[in-house]
Amino acid sequence: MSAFVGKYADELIKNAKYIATPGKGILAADESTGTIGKRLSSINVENIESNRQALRELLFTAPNALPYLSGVILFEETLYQKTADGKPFVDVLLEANVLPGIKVDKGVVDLAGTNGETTTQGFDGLGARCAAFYKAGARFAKWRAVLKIGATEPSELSIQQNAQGLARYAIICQENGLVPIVEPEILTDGSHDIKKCAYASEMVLAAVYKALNEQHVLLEGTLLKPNMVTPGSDSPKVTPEEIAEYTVTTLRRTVPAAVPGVVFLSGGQSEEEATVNLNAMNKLDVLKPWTLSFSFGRALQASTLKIWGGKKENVAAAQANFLARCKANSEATLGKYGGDGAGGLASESLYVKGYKY
Ligand SMILES: O=P(O)(O)OC[C@H]1O[C@](O)(COP(=O)(O)O)[C@@H](O)[C@@H]1O
Repeated sequence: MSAFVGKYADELIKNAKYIATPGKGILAADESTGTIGKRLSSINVENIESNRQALRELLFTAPNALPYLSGVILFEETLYQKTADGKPFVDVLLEANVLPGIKVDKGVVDLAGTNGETTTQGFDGLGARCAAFYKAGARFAKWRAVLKIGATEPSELSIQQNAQGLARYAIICQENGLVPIVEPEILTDGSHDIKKCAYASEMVLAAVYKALNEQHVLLEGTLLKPNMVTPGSDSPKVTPEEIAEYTVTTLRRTVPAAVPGVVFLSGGQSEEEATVNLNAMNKLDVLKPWTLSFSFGRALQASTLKIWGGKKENVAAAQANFLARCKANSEATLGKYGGDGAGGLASESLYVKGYKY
């Protein structure tokens, strides 16, 4: 099985490695218009372009926060937006050595004949869209596949369809100069124990890497965005050490050493939980050939969003809070987080049962 080596190979390898720099991680600010609408409505702010722009400007211009980030994932609208002073967001990020990324999937649709399992859409014109996004400054992409745990789920059909889809997306990105973030998210909904999540995660990741190999994806120029291995949301919680042990074991069994970085999604964990779990993984004394970092959406934004509340006078306080979360997660990528960001808003659960994005 040989990897595809197109004209962008060296650049893909360089950018993937840079994104995986220890001490840095990704801010996932790529909520589609519908998803960001839910976040904005939670603070009674209307889902209109100017409010979406204001939230993203708050995040991207937060003083001293960008050095803790190597990438920001954007939604298409945001890729072309500017600060209130007229500076393109892409330039704000690039000047701070933060690579702009772009969500290229178009959400999920039901897989017929399954118990609510899904596959991800967005292949129409994907190559041309990737080329245009590269021109606009994007250097990496994201595509989210969603799987679930149930009595008979994830089904073989859903595992295969989502693995093939992620691999097809990944190679199209690489042909067009974008580092693909491969995101097979297994939802936390359910009353299963951590062992069942580990088993499902192992099956899914093994299928994903088989498909990536088969489609000649250059693994050195990719990143993985998985769920952490945890008990279901209706089950008793376990310690961060247990989560770390199960998650790292699962990754060691399935993710090739050629992959430079694993950037976790937060999946409804509280901000503090996500940080502490990441920290515990990086403290584990076993061989980890990849960087373990973050690509959090909710766990980097939830408390900041609340503090902001859509009001200009709260921007500075919200930005200071965002900086604190970025710094805490940066420390967690090094296994050096001391827990000083705990308490208050950061400990509030972000889980919503049966949440539809
Ligand atoms: O449904 P959408 O709009 O694609 O959003 C899904 C969100 O989930 C993520 O993939 C992961 O986010 P969380 O860290 O909040 O789980 C984000 O990158 C993205 O914003």
